Parts: sequence; C-alpha cells; structure tokens
Amino acid sequence: MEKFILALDEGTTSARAMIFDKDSNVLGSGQYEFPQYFPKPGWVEHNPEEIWNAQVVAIKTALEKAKIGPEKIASIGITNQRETTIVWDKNGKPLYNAIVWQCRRTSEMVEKIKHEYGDIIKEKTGLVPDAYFSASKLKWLLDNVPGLREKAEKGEIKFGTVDSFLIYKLTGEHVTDYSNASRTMLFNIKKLEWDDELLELFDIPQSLLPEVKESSEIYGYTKKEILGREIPVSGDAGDQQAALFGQACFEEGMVKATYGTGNFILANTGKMILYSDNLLTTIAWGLNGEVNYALEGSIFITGAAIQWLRDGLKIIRDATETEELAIRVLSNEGVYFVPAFVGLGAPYWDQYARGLIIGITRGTTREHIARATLEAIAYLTRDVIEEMEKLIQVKELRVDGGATKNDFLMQFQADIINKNVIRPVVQETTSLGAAYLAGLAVEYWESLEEIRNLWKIERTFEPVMDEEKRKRLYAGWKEAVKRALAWAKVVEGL
Ligand SMILES: Nc1ncnc2c1ncn2[C@@H]1O[C@H](COP(=O)(O)OP(=O)(O)O)[C@@H](O)[C@H]1O
Ligand SMILES: O=P(O)(O)OC[C@H](O)CO
Repeated sequence: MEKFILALDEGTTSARAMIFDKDSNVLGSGQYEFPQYFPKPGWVEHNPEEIWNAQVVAIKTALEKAKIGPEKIASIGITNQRETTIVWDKNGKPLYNAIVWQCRRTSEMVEKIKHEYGDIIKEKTGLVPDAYFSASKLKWLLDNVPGLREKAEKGEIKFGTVDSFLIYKLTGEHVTDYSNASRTMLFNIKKLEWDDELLELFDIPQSLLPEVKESSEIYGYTKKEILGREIPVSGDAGDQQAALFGQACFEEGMVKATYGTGNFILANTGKMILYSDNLLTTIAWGLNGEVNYALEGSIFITGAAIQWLRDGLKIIRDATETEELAIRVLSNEGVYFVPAFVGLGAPYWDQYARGLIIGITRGTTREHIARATLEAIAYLTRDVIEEMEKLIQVKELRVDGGATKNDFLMQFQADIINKNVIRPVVQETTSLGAAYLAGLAVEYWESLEEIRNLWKIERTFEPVMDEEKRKRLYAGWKEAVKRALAWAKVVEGL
C-alpha cells in the first residue's frame, strides 16, 4: 500500500496540514485561521484550544482533499510558530492563553536583565536577550496567573512551545526538539541541556520542562480517538528551521529566506557555533546523533507591511497588486518606508524604533508607497545578509514564503544583494521540511541525498543593477533607518 507523510504547520495566524508523497508532491491540504487576541497595546495571545481545534480540522480537510484515510499516513511531522509559550495540565488543558512570540509584555523585564546578564545569555543560548523568546513569557505566567507557581512547584503543570503542546495533545508525551528548545532562552546550545543558571535567573522549576529530543525520531503515537489509529509522530522543528531543511540547505554556508508576515533568514553553519553581535545563533536541527547550528536574522515585519497597505491605508485591494503598482514608476523617487511597527529585530534590535515613510513630495503616489514597501523588504533582508557575511560567505539565496510570488520583489532582492535569488518549484518548504524530518525517522525517505535530489529550481533571479545605483539606493535606506531608530523614546521624552 502506498503511504504518505502528514505535516502539521502551526503558524502565527493559521494551522495548516499537508499531505506529501515520496516525490514531495502535495496530495491535499487544509488551512484554518484562529483568532488573535490583543488584550492590551503590544500584547498578543492565542487560545491553545483554538489552535488545537484548527489543527484537527485542517488534518481532516487535508485527508478529505487527498481522498485518503489515516491508515495511509506513514508518520506525522510537526512544525510551528516558535517561542510562543503555553502551560497546560496533565490532561492537556491549557491554564492560560498562549503568549505569542510577538507579544511585548515582558520588554521591561528583559531590559533590566539585559545589562547584567546579556553576555551570559548570549554565550549560553546564542540569543540576543529580548521579549521575543519564551523565558520571560514563562516567568510572567508563573508570576501573574493566580495559583500557577504553586502548581508548578508541585510538578502539576507542563510548559512547552506550540510543537510540544501539539505533540502532548496527539500522543501524551511531553517533549520538544533541539530547534524549538533553542528559542526559549533557557537552553544551553553547547551543552545541549536546560541551563540551571538561566532557570534560576528566570525562577523556573525544572519539573515544567519538556524532554528535548532530536528533530527526527519517534516521539510517540497518536491516541486512537483522534484519527482512529495510532500513527507515529516522528518529526519536530521550528518553522524557520524546518524551511531551511525543506530547502535542502544541508551544507555549511547555504542560506534561505522565508518571506511571510516577517522575514527569517537562516544560514546553515554546520557544527560551528558562530556568534554575531546582531544575529541569533540557533540550533537548526538534531539528526542522527548530531546537532546542526545556524545563524539567524529575524525581521519582524515584512509581509505584514503589505497587509497594512491593504487593511490600514487601504491603498491596495490585495497583496499581488503591489507588483503592478511598483513597476508603474521607474524608481522610488526618494521615498523610503521603514516598517518598524513593533520596533526593529535583526540586525538593529531596537524595541523603540517606529515606522516611517520619508521623502514624500506633492508628487508622491500610492505607486511610490507600494514600491517603497517592497523595496524595504529587500533592504531589510540585505541588512541581515551583510551581518552574516562578516562570518560566512553567502553565495546565493534560496527563497520561499507568500511574498516570493512577487517577481518585482525577487528581482529587486537579487539586485540589492548582488547575488542570485533562487525560487524552488515546491514553495511549501516549511511543511515539506517537517515532512522530511518525520519521513527520515520511519525510513520513508532513506537519506539526505535522496531529499537533496527532490529540490528543484523554478526560477533564478540574477542581479542586473549597476554597482553605483545599488550603493546609492542602499545608502538612502540606511539614512532612513537612522531616522526611525529610538522614535518611541524620543516622543515619550517630549
Ligand atoms: N504577491 C505578493 N507580493 C507581496 N507580498 C505578498 C504577496 N503575496 C503575499 N504577500 C505577503 O505574504 C504574507 C503571507 O505569506 P505566508 O507565507 O502565507 O505568511 P505567514 O506564514 O507568515 O502567515 C502576507 O503578509 C502577504 O502580505
Ligand atoms: O508563523 P510564522 O511563519 O510567521 O513564523 C513565526 C516565527 O517562527 C517566529 O519566530
């Protein structure tokens, strides 16, 4: 009987399920959005039960679309929005809403810790201390949800990122993988264990923590009541690391960029733990008894700026319209847009930066604004690649995610980094990465070599811009960014 792999991609706004065959074709998929909660300015939450329900419906839809039953699923791989923090009890009942990676409620807490412990945190976890990661979110929950700390001390509750929560719901096992653990700011990426000193710093009892496993091994089997069968769950990786795997970036120096709500650029650094002041060092995956590291530049707002043109400014009907608008003008004519809506992530790490559109004249039109938004995505990506190039050589960029459909953006990206930008045939690289990890563990796929051969180029964008123009445009961008930095503090002090 021919079998397939089911990948669950639990993202920030929706839960997806995709079914792949051996040649990495998609047989069927399902996708369900769940509500976003913003209880206070800067706070972002999800209801974990709503995530779970969306995920289950997505699985059922994917099976229906693929016209197959669960008996045809060889194994399941999980990939997820990272850092988002959930606590639940032994019955799998969440004890509070999930605190989402974008949530800024613990900014001040981290700001205080940063001065004294910044270097230690970087050394142990590879991360630039920020409210982005799970540690401060978990501390907030233990300190603010009535009764939670007492329960934690009695060993009655469990913490995990979304992968861990889903695996618990599916199988009853409390585990996570190296790639997700490395985003908590509690995991020592050299010793490959939860770090006692950091647990003490954030006042977190050891008993809450999931066991950390490789990204490709059998964690458990689905409970019969969910899909009517016991199916192995055998792949787990954070969504950006899964995309690196799905892009077959298996060798040192290979780089991928995912263009979604934000952009996440990861470079495989193999066995090397490279430290950069302005990038994150993270675990890409654990496989066959070894851990593979990566450098990461996380840009918080890219595609979300396009959504803002649509929903906030209402100057476009849908995201694809940005392309026809952008090519109607010959250049940005001096207009730059820095989409620092929630501060700036890599490589600036300024929580107080705010968005700006600069260079506006009486002649500025929505065409210029649309173009400046797309260009900003490319400039932000170059900012990260420049940082990477201080440590490694970047030859070319493999791309995926919603905005890579935009040919203007892809060409401008190639021009502005002066490197080839390569778009693969299969764009579902995040889900595909999770599927590969799951499939390798049950010998559905035999080797990395086999997977490497499945990766195919759809189109290569080659740089054509002259050096003088590239320099001039990028210099303008750097000037615009300078003016956006620290803005929230500036206006607060007036
Ligand atoms: N043709 C396009 N041009 C520019 N941006 C686009 C285009 N199509 C989609 N996007 C942007 O890509 C994002 C969706 O990508 P997706 O990979 O689905 O993101 P996520 O997984 O983060 O939700 C949206 O923010 C949208 O604005
Ligand atoms: O859900 P996405 O695709 O926007 O990814 C979110 C990242 O994992 C956050 O670190």
